[in-house]
Amino acid sequence: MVEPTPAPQSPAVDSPSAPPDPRAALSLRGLWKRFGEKTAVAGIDLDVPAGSFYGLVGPNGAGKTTTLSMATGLLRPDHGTAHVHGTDLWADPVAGKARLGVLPDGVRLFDRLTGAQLITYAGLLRGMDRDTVAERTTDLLAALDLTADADTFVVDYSAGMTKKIALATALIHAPRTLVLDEPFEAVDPVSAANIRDILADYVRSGGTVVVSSHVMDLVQRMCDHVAVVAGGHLLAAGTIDEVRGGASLEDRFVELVGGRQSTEGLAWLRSS
Ligand SMILES: Nc1ncnc2c1ncn2[C@@H]1O[C@H](COP(=O)(O)OP(=O)(O)OP(=O)(O)O)[C@@H](O)[C@H]1O
Repeated sequence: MVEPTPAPQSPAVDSPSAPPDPRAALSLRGLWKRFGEKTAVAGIDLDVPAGSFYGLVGPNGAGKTTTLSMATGLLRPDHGTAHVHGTDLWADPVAGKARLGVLPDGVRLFDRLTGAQLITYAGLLRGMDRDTVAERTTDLLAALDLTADADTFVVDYSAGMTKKIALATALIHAPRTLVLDEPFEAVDPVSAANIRDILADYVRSGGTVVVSSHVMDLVQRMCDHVAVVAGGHLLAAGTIDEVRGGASLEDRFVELVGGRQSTEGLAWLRSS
């Protein structure tokens, strides 16, 4: 049996990387993160073209959330850089973050605020004037079908409603680029369709969207570019057609990532 090659424990000092692309919405170079003995992200280089709808896919534990957290200023990389529209995010986080709207995975919200208060708070934090914030809060609540729950505390929201209110806080300042970690998880199909329309419209008007997702069919239909990560490495990246190479994205994903398990070991689960 061929043993998997052990992942390197630190980045090669002289690894040749192209310089960051200043025209890209996101340009990641040599991103690297370890948690103790675990290397979560092992040197990812990725350019997200401005104006693209970019999907990031990978199996559980692949390093998607860690990569997106480092790319958006939420988690400091051990090595590597993240440029947002030409700005080095970790060197100038205020300028970099001003261009980003982020829907993080699993980060706590101020859930003792109502939905309307939480969006308002996000807008004011971004330095927007009260009238614009009020107007956009109303628009966002309506677009995400949350108007009836505007005055409910976020702690009392369902998982899908929480996802939608977090998305609203990422949109309020009309950023140039949106980075959304699993935006459709727990969201009902009608709301998901509304969110897809909002995002498609945003890309048509020149915005850039990066979404992580496990749903290949959704990524294939919605995105124009995709990157596949596994084990902290980038396995493929490009337009959807380049990456899937004539197959479905799902088949190509399984081929790249491997790991289909036999169910023989669960014989005890069969009822007869
Ligand atoms: N704070 C942490 N401390 C220790 N290990 C971590 C931490 N965050 C992530 N990891 C580990 O790093 C690896 C990558 O995790 P990450 O959350 O980035 O994966 P993911 O691709 O987003 O997974 P999923 O699709 O399941 O959400 C996993 O093995 C995870 O256990």
